[in-house]
Amino acid sequence: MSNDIILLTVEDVSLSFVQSKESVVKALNHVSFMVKRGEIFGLVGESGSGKSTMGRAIARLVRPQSGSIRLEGKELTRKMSTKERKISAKDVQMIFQDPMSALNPKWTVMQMLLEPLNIHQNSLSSAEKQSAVFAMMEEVGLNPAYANRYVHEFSGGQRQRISIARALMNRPKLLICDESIAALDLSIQAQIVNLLKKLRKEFDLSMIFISHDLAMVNYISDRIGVIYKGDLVEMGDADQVYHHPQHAYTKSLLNAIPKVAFT
Ligand SMILES: Nc1ncnc2c1ncn2[C@@H]1O[C@H](COP(=O)(O)OP(=O)(O)OP(=O)(O)O)[C@@H](O)[C@H]1O
Repeated sequence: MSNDIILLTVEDVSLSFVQSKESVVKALNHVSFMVKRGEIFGLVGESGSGKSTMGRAIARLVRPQSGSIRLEGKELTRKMSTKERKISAKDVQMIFQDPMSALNPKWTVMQMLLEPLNIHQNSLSSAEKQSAVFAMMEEVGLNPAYANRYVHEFSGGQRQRISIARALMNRPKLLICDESIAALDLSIQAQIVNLLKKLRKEFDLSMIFISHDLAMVNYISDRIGVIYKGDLVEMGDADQVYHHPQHAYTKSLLNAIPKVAFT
């Protein structure tokens, strides 16, 4: 980690989904944590614990009923003008389990990676944008010669590399990875996680790595937060949480996950 500057502050965030008059799901319950610049913060919990909702709230895809989410001191939960929204969308990017959800099957890789530049980098010439795309393809381990291929021509791991490249085109400050490797084979998972670690260093990027897999979260993260039924029940340095869990829920997560590849 490059320094101790705080990038993201999540303070006392609560968020409920009203499903019907009788049914309200409390997805987040007074959650607080912070992420430093250049840090990878792992958010772990079983399905339905509220991890994705936390990530989506930071990416401004859902709005908490109460609490504060600040990026470099700027409140993200407040109403924003179109211009402010555009800037905030550039700073926080999110990648998902299924890269196809964010990738247009009718576009080539070049078109997909040019789009973020066309939105945010109007001062660049076409040639500069194209060379930025080639450079980013190399960064994420894709052969630039494949720039004119379509997404369906790539494997699952390569598609996730494309979505990482797209997310990084405008140099965000924070990348939220929501179960981004869960659907991949174990060996490919390792490649993508190692790529994320490399990119974090090269781009001085902060990340929130969301996963149900505590072993994987420990492998990639500097610190870990454990979330259970919307409550952040434990938080600490990755090794501390992984090797000396304090909360019964963390211990049960640890027991439930086969610890083969990433210990
Ligand atoms: N848009 C929504 N409308 C209603 N309820 C929702 C919505 N999104 C999430 N929930 C509910 O909020 C709770 C937390 O869901 P969330 O997706 O954040 O959990 P998760 O830990 O990310 O689980 P998973 O890994 O299965 O996505 C769950 O009970 C879920 O059913």
